[in-house]
Amino acid sequence: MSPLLTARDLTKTYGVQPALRGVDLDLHEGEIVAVRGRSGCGKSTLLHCLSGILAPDSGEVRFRGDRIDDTAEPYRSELRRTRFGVLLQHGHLISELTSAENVALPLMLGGGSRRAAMAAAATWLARLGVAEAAEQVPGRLSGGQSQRVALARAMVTQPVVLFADEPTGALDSLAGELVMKLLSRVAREQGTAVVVVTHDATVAAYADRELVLRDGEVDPTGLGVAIGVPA
Ligand SMILES: Nc1ncnc2c1ncn2[C@@H]1O[C@H](COP(=O)(O)OP(=O)(O)OP(=O)(O)O)[C@@H](O)[C@H]1O
Repeated sequence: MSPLLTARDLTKTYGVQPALRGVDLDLHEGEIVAVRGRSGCGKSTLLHCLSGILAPDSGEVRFRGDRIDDTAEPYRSELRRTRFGVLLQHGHLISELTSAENVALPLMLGGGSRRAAMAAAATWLARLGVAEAAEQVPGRLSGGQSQRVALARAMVTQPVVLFADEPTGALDSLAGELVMKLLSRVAREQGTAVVVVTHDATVAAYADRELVLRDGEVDPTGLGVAIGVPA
């Protein structure tokens, strides 16, 4: 089976600071890949290049065989709205909207009716065990509830790829583990491929495999995450 998403020889430099140096990745349908490595090794930069948020300086990113890195931003935004889902460390829910409205929003932005979008939101909130949060605004939710609502919002469009950047980084270990458990369960049920950036070995344990970065390069030894190994 050909990969869903491929990256070839990606490089990205901020000013004089190289963040990615020749990174390759193949992501297959339904696969969960954890991107690990020490702080500053280029994990978020890779996620941003793969999801089309950022254009690499060189190399290419393909989705279902078609290049996306050299397409115009409106095309990449559309791709993120329809095919990709994004989950960040703090969820970034809209504070003025209820949880249900937050989850319904991507469907309404895609032209769906409010009624259908709110029904889908209710289903997803229940599926992630936060039905009771539906009418609450984000300020009234715990960190773990917020992340589950944010996960519902990322999954409501049934993305082909979910990009998650430290999705449990702001949570205690129990809440973090629950979010990861739910994320991997719903991704597997939907056949969604996941790229998850994490420092945390417990989070990485939910992945099928790890990609370890070290100073912007793929570390074939995987030692770039080991304690005591100089970066
Ligand atoms: N917008 C930017 N401008 C300048 N330098 C940047 C920018 N974003 C990232 N960098 C630098 O690029 C390198 C890689 O950053 P990146 O955020 O991708 O690493 P990371 O592995 O995700 O780090 P962390 O685990 O701390 O989030 C770092 O040296 C960082 O300081």
